Amino acid sequence: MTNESTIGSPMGTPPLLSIEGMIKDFPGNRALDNVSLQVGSGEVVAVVGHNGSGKSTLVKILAGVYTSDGGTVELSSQDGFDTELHIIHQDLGLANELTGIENLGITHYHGASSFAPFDRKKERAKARELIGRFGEPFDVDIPISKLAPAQRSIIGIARALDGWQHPRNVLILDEPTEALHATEVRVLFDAVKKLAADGAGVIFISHRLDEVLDLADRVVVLRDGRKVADEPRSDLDHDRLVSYVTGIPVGEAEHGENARRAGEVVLDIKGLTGEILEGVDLQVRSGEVVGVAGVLGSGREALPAMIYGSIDADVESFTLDGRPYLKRSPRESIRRGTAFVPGDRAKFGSVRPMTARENVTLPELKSLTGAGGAISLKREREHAQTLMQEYDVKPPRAEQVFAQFSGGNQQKIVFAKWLRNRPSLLLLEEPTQGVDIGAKQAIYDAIDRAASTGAAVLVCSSEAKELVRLCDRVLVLRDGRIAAELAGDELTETQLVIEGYGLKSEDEL
Ligand SMILES: Nc1ncnc2c1ncn2[C@@H]1O[C@H](COP(=O)(O)OP(=O)(O)OP(=O)(O)O)[C@@H](O)[C@H]1O
Repeated sequence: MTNESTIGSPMGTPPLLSIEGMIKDFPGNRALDNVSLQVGSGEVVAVVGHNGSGKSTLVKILAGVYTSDGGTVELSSQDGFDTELHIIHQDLGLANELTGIENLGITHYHGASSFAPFDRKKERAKARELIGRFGEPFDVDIPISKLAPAQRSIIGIARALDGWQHPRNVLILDEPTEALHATEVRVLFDAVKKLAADGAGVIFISHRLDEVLDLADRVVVLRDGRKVADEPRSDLDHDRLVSYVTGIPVGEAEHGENARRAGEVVLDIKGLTGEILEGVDLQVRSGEVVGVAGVLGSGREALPAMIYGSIDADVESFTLDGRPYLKRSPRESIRRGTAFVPGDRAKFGSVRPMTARENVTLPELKSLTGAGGAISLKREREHAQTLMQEYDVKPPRAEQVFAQFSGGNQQKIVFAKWLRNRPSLLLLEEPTQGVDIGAKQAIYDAIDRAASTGAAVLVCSSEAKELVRLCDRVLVLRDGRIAAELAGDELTETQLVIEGYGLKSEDEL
């Protein structure tokens, strides 16, 4: 399927970056198998592939994090300029305990020497200018662990674009848009297109095929460590790209009508107030999937954590399964049958040094203990193995250490872990962030199953398409309040965007 004739640099110049025959072996697993890839000046090359197809491994080799087991990497050196690689990693490579200003490295402009004291005002102004390219400025003086994932992403992107001196450098974006809202994505893409127009080469790694088709000039597809396609964007459409990624022709749409019936009220909140939220009323019934939409800063990000009890909030009343629940805490929420799958799953949803088996079975040890309270290893293994298959975790090795799975596969494991518990209330934040299309379907199916077996599900997501696919109704937050509730024929992607931004009609989109 590889179309070698299309590879190369536009304008007949040598590529800025040339990777030849790249090989990377992990014990028992070849993550990259003879992968070659060129990026020319002015070109945006997207690299796509399933979770575990080798995308991050390729980036880590380019970044010098891993040494390859074969192959070469060459950067151009022309007219006295040595092309540099600038990389925005999946996890953005940020230091969570440092502030936005410190992460942006701004102290080096304004008084990093003992003779020039820090000028906080200038630092702050510079930081706000950098992040201002991506929308509303936010607090740059607090540790970035306190920021929303989207805001942390903005810091990472702003940092990579700052200090960009030479037009013919190569920028590598490793799934940068996962935590960004559509508006920020647009700003980022405009910045990337401008860099390319000025002569940069760009490698863009993403699971979002629509974005790939929007941004890329050429698309390289990896499957199980091998390059299976390398084609100009003009030769591709969505379906063709999906079939390269999955290896199977995809005809069926992802939409599935749910024959669910809403039952008793499980979650009933009145007057939820805290952070940006002001007096939000919310009800979710058993068997119902309720979505929460809203642009960055609308209050959407904090809502599930407030319900779960990991962020403080005031309420007028709060009942769970018909009983008042005022002193909330994560421990008590779990005890009362609530599961929360956070957006930042790798950080909050897992124990990284443990195996996948230990992670998936962690919340359910009680049902796996045999006579005398000992954990039955055999049962735990069988159980974990079934879950790994059910959620299409690759490789399906229950004994592999969690941290050694690719990002998307880690998310499938965390998901499997929480849904396994049969929660009565399931709180989900960006449930398919960073997950490939195959796994996305597996997660959607699991959410449908959870609801049809009686769970009340609340899904907070920045993806309008996802909310339309999953939800019975969607609450749209704007400036901390519920601006609209959409259901039935009104629940469309366009309507979600109109309500999210407070626009009057489709013409204003
Ligand atoms: N440190 C490691 N030790 C062992 N195996 C690893 C390690 N890092 C990655 N792998 C394996 O290499 C393969 C490629 O993983 P990689 O992270 O490059 O995939 P990816 O395409 O970036 O996936 P995702 O989209 O989920 O991030 C996977 O099978 C993964 O389990």
